[in-house]
Amino acid sequence: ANFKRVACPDGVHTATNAACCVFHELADVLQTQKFDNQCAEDAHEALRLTFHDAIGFSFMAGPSQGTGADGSIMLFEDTELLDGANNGVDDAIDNLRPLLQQFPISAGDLIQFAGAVAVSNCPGAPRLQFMAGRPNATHPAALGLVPKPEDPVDKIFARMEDAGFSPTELVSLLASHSIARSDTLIDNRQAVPFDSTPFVFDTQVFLEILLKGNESLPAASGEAPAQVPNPLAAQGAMRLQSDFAIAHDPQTACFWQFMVNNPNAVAGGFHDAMAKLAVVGQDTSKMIDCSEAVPIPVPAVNKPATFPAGTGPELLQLSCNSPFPSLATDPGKATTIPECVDGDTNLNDCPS
Ligand code: HEM
Ligand SMILES: [Ca+2]
Ligand SMILES: [Ca+2]
Ligand SMILES: [Mn+2]
Repeated sequence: ANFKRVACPDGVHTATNAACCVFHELADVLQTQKFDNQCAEDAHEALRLTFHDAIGFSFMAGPSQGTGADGSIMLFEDTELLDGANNGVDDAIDNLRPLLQQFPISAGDLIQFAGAVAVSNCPGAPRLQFMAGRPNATHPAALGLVPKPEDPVDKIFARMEDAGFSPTELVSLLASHSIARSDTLIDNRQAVPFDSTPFVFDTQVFLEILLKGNESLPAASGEAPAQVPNPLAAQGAMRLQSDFAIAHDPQTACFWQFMVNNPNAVAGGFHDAMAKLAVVGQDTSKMIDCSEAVPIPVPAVNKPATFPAGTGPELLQLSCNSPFPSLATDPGKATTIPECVDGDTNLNDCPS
């Protein structure tokens, strides 16, 4: 083994490869100036951006349609944001773009590295791999390559397959929706959470999507017609139609169910699928492993999955007949979903 580390020009860091020095510096700047070391809104949006850049790739149509994790969504923002599936990713682009002036790196490297650093702030998340060396995109991705929540599930599976991902790898990637909130789908509402713990990378999203919803609530575009159960709806939660369909599709239902209360499978699957996502369309033989620059994640909360207060096993709607784990129910009449990472329940009071 080679234990020799090089001193970085900033006089602060050392690295196994001089090419990684810039990412050690960038990690510090991201954490102090962009994410505040938190698994909050800006971290969530940075993670989402990794997907929307990388998925602009098609084995069938070839590189003219996009070269994957190449920074195209930032470099050709005006074109790619014409695709409605990219609604809202401008926040992450605006937040990160100034760093291209500050660091000699490509847009693709910036996006994937920022996503990996962001995830390290989320309790329960794995430490993601980071490979450096994506060339800048020379053209935008074609419109229509990013899955939409209202797409039929077979169309979503086909789209993912065309970028190199199996249906179960997609399930692994959807652990991301455990730290996710929608700003665009419901009129006049922001930060509508997909699970009851939007600041914790846990298995709650896999459980909560299996709870029978209130079918009488009118659904927004892309929201599942069978919405979340009332105790979660009262807290303003929602579920994507695509997440609901994937949870119940014969190809994925058993794997989805297997994720419930299985944090190791969720974190391991997410780690591996994100490692693939981060290099879609890229020649990894020309890249340098700078994973060492990704911060070690904050410790997990280690709380088992629970039925949110006001729900329970009677609401389970299962499409796989493997045995379901026995889980406790949180005490109380209704759950409380924090709106800020510090636990505050008023979005206006969140630390900025
Ligand atoms: C079938 C595939 C997917 C669909 C249809 C989908 C759709 C969506 C939608 C509609 C939103 C809400 C955006 C908004 O209104 O602000 C969202 C949020 C999010 N998605 Fe996905 N998504 C998919 C896969 C993924 C994957 C693979 C990742 C992994 C990186 C991901 C990460 C996120 C994150 C982190 C958010 C939360 C952003 C925030 O809280 O601001 N999604 N997704
Ligand atoms: Ca791209
Ligand atoms: Ca969560
Ligand atoms: Mn958001």
